[in-house]
Amino acid sequence: MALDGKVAVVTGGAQGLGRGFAEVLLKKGAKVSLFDVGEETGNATKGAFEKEFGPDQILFCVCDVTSEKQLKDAFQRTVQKFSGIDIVCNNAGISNERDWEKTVAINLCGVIRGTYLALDHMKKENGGRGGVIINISSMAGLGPLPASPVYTATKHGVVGFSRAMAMASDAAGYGVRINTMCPIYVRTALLSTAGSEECAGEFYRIKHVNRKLMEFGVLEVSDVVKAFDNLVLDESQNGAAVIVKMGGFDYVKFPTAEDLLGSNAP
Ligand SMILES: NC(=O)c1ccc[n+]([C@@H]2O[C@H](COP(=O)([O-])OP(=O)(O)OC[C@H]3O[C@@H](n4cnc5c(N)ncnc54)[C@H](O)[C@@H]3O)[C@@H](O)[C@H]2O)c1
Ligand SMILES: CCCCC[C@H](O)/C=C/C=C\C/C=C\C/C=C\CCCC(=O)O
Repeated sequence: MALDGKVAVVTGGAQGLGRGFAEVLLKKGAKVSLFDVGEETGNATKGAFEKEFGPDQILFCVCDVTSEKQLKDAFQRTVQKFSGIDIVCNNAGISNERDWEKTVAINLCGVIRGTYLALDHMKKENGGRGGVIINISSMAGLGPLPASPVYTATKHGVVGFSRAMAMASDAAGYGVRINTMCPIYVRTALLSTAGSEECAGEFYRIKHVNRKLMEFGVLEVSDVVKAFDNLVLDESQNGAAVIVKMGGFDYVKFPTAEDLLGSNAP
């Protein structure tokens, strides 16, 4: 997929990974709509991007992905400004075990809602152009992060939902690929606050377990952006989960029905 002239949405695009994804899309000629609850950071990012890429390439919508209305309105504003949508990255996420329902609402419900609304605009049966949706999970979507059980659940949920929706999209002929990214730790604001008592709640006391897992290494945003760019462009991938780790990225191999059911597999 060539990116020049394409229209992209990035949730949680004001900072961190989302900002990095938006920047690479803009560099390659796409128009980008940032959805973020952080008004000040979002406006600052929009201003910086306007300086570099010009005023017509970027839109910022103040939007909380837990609100159906705000998310619907933000998609509508994007379509009105740019005409259609080709790429959606559901990236907004938090790590808060104390307010675990908020973590579920943003990390899982926000991704589900963002995927359904994206499909409304992108699927061919509605007159859309097709395209690609990339949902941001984590390595905690593939294995357990003991001090963050609800975060782990939401990220496993993102992988399962995206894989099922990818098959549904293919079967229904939507023309939309749906893939997931699962990075190890990345140096962003989320990582620096996640282990705090405020966020980890009662699991604060066992945060040393997360520290141990940090021996996997800590990526820079640019490492994850490279894998994102590859996944957006690779039209052969649908239902894939990409693990991003020190030294590069790989496609995750999931067990087949035969692996799971043995001789009972159909
Ligand atoms: N940093 C890591 O180690 C790491 C590793 C793997 C996956 N991830 C995932 O990557 C994604 C981005 O995380 P990050 O590290 O860049 O974090 P970050 O905190 O730097 O950025 C997250 C952005 O999401 C926005 N946001 C939060 N709640 C929102 C809401 N309700 N509606 C809209 N926007 C909202 C924030 O305002 C912020 O701009 C998350 O889904 C996170 O779980 C992060
Ligand atoms: C909540 C902390 C901040 C965000 C974390 C983030 O999304 C990244 C996590 C990266 C790696 C750790 C995640 C899961 C561990 C997976 C497998 C561990 C297997 C343990 C073992 O059996 O050895």
